[in-house]
Amino acid sequence: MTGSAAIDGTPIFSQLDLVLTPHSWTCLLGASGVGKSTVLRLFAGLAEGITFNGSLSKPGCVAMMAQQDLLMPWLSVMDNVLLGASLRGERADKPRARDRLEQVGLADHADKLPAALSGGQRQRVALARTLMEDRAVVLLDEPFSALDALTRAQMQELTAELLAGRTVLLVTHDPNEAARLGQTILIMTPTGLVDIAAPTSPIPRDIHAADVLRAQADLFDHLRRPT
Ligand SMILES: Nc1ncnc2c1ncn2[C@@H]1O[C@H](COP(=O)(O)OP(=O)(O)OP(=O)(O)O)[C@@H](O)[C@H]1O
Repeated sequence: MTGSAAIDGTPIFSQLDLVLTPHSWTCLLGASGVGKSTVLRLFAGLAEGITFNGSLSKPGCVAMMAQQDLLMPWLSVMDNVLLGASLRGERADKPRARDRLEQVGLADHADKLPAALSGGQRQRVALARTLMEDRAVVLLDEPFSALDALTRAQMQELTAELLAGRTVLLVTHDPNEAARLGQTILIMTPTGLVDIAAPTSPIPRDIHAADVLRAQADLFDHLRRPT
């Protein structure tokens, strides 16, 4: 993606130059409101209301997990996980959906409605739904933000395992998450992207690994003084 974007005539970003490395995780951080979700929406082709000037290679069919869980309130947890197949008129792969629910720790909640779940449980249903999809490109907008620290670490590891080999763009506010999962780490600022040296060890990296702690500290310093 190279170009600028505006919403309702208000500039969101200008001359952004973002290349996703295939088969690898790119983590995108940056201050609230800088335009990270707008970038994801453009890549996903959900650009309603956004005016984009520039060139954009759309990655084809993507899986996307938005910041809001977007669960259908009238569908059970299981049917929410099967929603993609249902909307495409495909056969429901219930064993795979049960596996995903088991993996996110919600096997016992399959028959409940979303209203009966906590915020973190709802976010894990949305994660399970995203991980149901078999897509080469996956866009994740703060997918672990509502989770407690331990569950967050477990879901990071699960997601890295299930999306191995995919091209992933992860928006996060968490420097530790970016240091664990990022193979490219970028900070979005009003004047463009800042490339932060990512650890080179395989992902998901150990939370306590020296290279993770170094990258996390480096990122935190850049977020404080992005220029
Ligand atoms: N529907 C909309 N109408 C008008 N302005 C919008 C709309 N959606 C987003 N914006 C504006 O676009 C800018 C970028 O929003 P975006 O959601 O992309 O930021 P973000 O970096 O993802 O923020 P956050 O980290 O808080 O999620 C913000 O200033 C926001 O106010």
